Order: sequence, then C-alpha cells, then structure tokens
Amino acid sequence: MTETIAIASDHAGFALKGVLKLELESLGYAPLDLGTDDTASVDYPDYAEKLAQAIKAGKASRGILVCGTGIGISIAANRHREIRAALCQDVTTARLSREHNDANVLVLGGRIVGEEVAKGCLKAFLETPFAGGRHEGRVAKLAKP
Ligand SMILES: O=C(CO)[C@H](O)[C@H](O)[C@H](O)COP(=O)(O)O
Repeated sequence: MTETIAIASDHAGFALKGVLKLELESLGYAPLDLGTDDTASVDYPDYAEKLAQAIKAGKASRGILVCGTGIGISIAANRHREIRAALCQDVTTARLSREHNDANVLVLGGRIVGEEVAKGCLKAFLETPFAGGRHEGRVAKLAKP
C-alpha cells in the first residue's frame, strides 16, 4: 500500500515544499499537501499544527515541514507529544534522526538547504529504519507527560 506523507510549509518554505512533493511522488509515496499554497506571508505555527493534527488523526504516517530556517516550524511541531520533528541540514542528521530518534517529521529550512541536499535528506528520512535497542527507552521518555 502506498504510504501517505503529510507535507506543509509557510511562505518561506513554499518553493522547497513543491520540490519535495514531486520527489515524494517519484519515490513512490502519496503526498498530502496541507499548504501553504503560495508565497503570501503566513504564520508557521498554523502549518505545523495542521500537519501534527493530520498525523495524530492517522491521515498520514509521517510528515515533512519547511519554513525559512526550519527552526520555528520544528518548535511548533514538537509541542505535540506524538510528534518527533527533526530539523536536519544534511543527509547524516536525517539518517540519524530515524536511527536514533525515530523521528516522524523531517524539518528543513527552505532558505538554508539547497534542493539536492533537501532531496537527499528526504530519501534518508523515508528509507532509514529506527534502530531500536538502546534508543527505545530514550524515545519512550520523550512521550512522557
Ligand atoms: O520561523 C522561522 C525562523 O525561525 C522561519 O524561518 C520563518 O519562515 C521566518 O521567520 C519567516 O520570515 P519572514 O521574514 O516573515 O519571511
């Protein structure tokens, strides 16, 4: 079955969101685009919220968020206990966000990373399994109230 991946951005991440949406399709995933839909200025917490709610409701298994730096939108997403959003700037951190942290949201800065690095991060995030083992208990602690 095709895995649905939610994707959202603010205005500063809009262009990279478009690139990543196409890349998701070419890798065989079904993107669920939650906006924004153009470069008009919007507030990144609103899009982090939409994506978190989609994942919590089971509409998507994982998610991708983009703002200018990736910082604001990852802070907002991580306010939800169910979300483990990882701000990544290279393929290594994207891979380790899955192996060690079981990240369920990849965050990228549209004004920080180039398209090819972003595509590499996306592929690593999608294809790397959680390593489990010593990381299990640590990740479980993240979900504690
Ligand atoms: O939250 C951010 C910074 O931590 C994001 O990069 C935003 O996209 C950015 O603040 C938007 O800035 P703008 O000047 O309003 O375009």
